[in-house]
Amino acid sequence: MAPPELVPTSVKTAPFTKPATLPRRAYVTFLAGNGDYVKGVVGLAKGLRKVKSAYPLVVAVLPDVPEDHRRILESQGCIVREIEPVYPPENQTQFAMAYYVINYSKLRIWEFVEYSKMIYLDGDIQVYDNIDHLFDLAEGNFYAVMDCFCEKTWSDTPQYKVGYCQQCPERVKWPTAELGPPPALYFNAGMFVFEPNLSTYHDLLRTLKVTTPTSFAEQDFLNMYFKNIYKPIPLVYNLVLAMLWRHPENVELDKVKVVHYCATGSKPWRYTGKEENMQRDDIKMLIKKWWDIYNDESLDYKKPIGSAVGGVQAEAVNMQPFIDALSKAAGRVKYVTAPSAA
Ligand SMILES: O=c1ccn([C@@H]2O[C@H](COP(=O)(O)OP(=O)(O)O)[C@@H](O)[C@H]2O)c(=O)[nH]1
Ligand SMILES: OC[C@H]1O[C@H](O[C@@H]2[C@@H](O)[C@H](O)[C@@H](O)[C@H](O)[C@@H]2O)[C@H](O)[C@@H](O)[C@H]1O
Ligand SMILES: [Mn+2]
Repeated sequence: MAPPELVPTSVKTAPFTKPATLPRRAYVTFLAGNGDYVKGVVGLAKGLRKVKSAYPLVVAVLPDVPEDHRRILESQGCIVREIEPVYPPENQTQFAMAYYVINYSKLRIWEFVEYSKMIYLDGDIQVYDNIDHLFDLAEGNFYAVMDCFCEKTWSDTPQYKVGYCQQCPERVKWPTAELGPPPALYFNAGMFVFEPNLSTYHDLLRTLKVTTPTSFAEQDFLNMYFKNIYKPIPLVYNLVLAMLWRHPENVELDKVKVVHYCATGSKPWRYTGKEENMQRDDIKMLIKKWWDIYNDESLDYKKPIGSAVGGVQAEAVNMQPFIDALSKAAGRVKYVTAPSAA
């Protein structure tokens, strides 16, 4: 659990009281390709509904997301917005994962200025407790949870080579004599609270053009760009699964609100249990927890009667009993039909 001084004072604990007209806020995620990440986004949409979030989920989709996947997301109450890809400058970088190159496209969400504040969530994240209160965090900052440097995916970095991790800075001290000051606090870019803003958006793209890509792609870039306004928030808002075996002393699993299925082999919709750490009881429990929501039909979106697009969900009245009664009486009732056009 992050030390109290890291918890922003403005994180309200009072129950969220819904104002008459909701301020322009939304959750946003990112979807690329025609593969199975769409399942992650459907799960996320249902999870946010289960915790009764007051705000919609916007899905920024790349052009390669097929129509049928977009329809599925709209049928789950998502607001689907197509974005153009963003590519890093020509480079010889070995990304930690080759597909990370498409993750720069996340930067497009700074253009969604119809919203005053947004919470970005990766498609491989699930929300198990309401986190709407994060929208009340003070303006002008960038909020996210600190990452961990201990997984093999970090093996090319100086932190990993000296065995340093910001999650336990006392275990192996940063060798300032040899390497200078320790790295700035570094966040995981699978979840963050931000304010869309056109000048920030254009500056992000301008800066990207002159920034050499590094192994964690847009995550490294966002950490560099927002370094001066980054404010860490507690780990309960983005449990990077590796924390369970790398820093169990920092994790109180029953208090975790948001789980990030980013460890190798932990994407629930692809889970086989074969990879390292995937046979742990806590991992199996979290995988089941994800599937319980994904398979729960009561969490499917029920389009409010008369509404055109996804929004705050109203329980649609179940018309079946009326239709059954009407069909029973059908024999005695002559339906009034509209006069034929002819
Ligand atoms: O083929 C892909 C790969 C990634 N993503 C999106 O990009 C995010 C970041 O990728 P990922 O979560 O796999 O990275 P990790 O957090 O595991 O490093 C995903 O959560 C998805 O929202 C996607 O839609 N399709
Ligand atoms: O494109 C870079 C990605 O970098 C991050 O994932 C990493 C990071 O969490 C490491 O710390 C873990 O070791 C690793 O497993 C995991 O994939 C973000 O979650 C993702 O949204 C995206 O920004
Ligand atoms: Mn992720």
